[in-house]
Amino acid sequence: MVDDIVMDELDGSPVLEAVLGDALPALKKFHVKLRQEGEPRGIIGPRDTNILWERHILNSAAIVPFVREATARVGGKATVADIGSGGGFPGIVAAACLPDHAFTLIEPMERRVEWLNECIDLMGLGNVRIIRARAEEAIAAMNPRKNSRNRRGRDLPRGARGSQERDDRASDDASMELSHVVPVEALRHESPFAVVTCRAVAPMTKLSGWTMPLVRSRGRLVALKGRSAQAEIDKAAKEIAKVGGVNPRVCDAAVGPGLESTHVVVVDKR
Ligand SMILES: C[S@@+](CC[C@H](N)C(=O)[O-])C[C@H]1O[C@@H](n2cnc3c(N)ncnc32)[C@H](O)[C@@H]1O
Repeated sequence: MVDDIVMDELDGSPVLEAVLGDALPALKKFHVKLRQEGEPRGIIGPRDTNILWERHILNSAAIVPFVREATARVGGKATVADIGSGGGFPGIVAAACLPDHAFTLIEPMERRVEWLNECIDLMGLGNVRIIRARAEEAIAAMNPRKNSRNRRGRDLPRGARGSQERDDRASDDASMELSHVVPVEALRHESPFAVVTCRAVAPMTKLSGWTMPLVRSRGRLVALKGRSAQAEIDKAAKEIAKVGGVNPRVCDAAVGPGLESTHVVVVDKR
């Protein structure tokens, strides 16, 4: 437990209301939980406790205008998949800010899935579900025909073989009784997402293959990235094109008045 005296630099700041608006009450609950349980549960680092608003919550919220623009452009159902959500960044934060969007958090680690499930309950989010899987498994589930060789169990990531391992995971989830978790197989009957988001999951060379196959035609990848963003997309040009990505670009993303902006990599799907 973190001592109650530890404050966050932005506690009580008008910046929070200005950026987060109606999502602020739910995100205050999330902030308290992060402050009290985040470090002992391995969700945040020890030096993050008093800068949670800026480093994690406002930083995640910086993707919101990009997601809104992308779903408006593509039309239809505003569906968003957040890959490697970890403690809920950016997925939980963006879902609180965009209650009219349907979020799917794709995260393989059991203890992080438990955390995410608790956060959804605590914050009263009605627009979020969790799939405990790696991105490669989600892709295989969503494109069963493209992965027809999978039937023989070849070329699939470990854990995506419809084998005993899958059954074990399903029963793990059942025993955890996590009410917001759905099996990865649910994706078999669904269309790709309008938008895929992520932060701090992998370099673009790898990330393009883990995300773009989950994006529908004319949809977008919106990835929070550090200073290396441009170098990453330059290096990954071939990989991005191979999975139907076009016009990869780095955009400056405002975090809040008076705060340093961040970078977002945006890639359109052909
Ligand atoms: C460094 S953490 C970042 C977590 C969170 N996005 C954040 O910014 O705080 C990377 C996360 O990606 C998840 N991850 C790793 N490989 C993955 C994969 N192949 N598919 C989906 N998630 C993955 C890990 O379990 C972990 O939660």
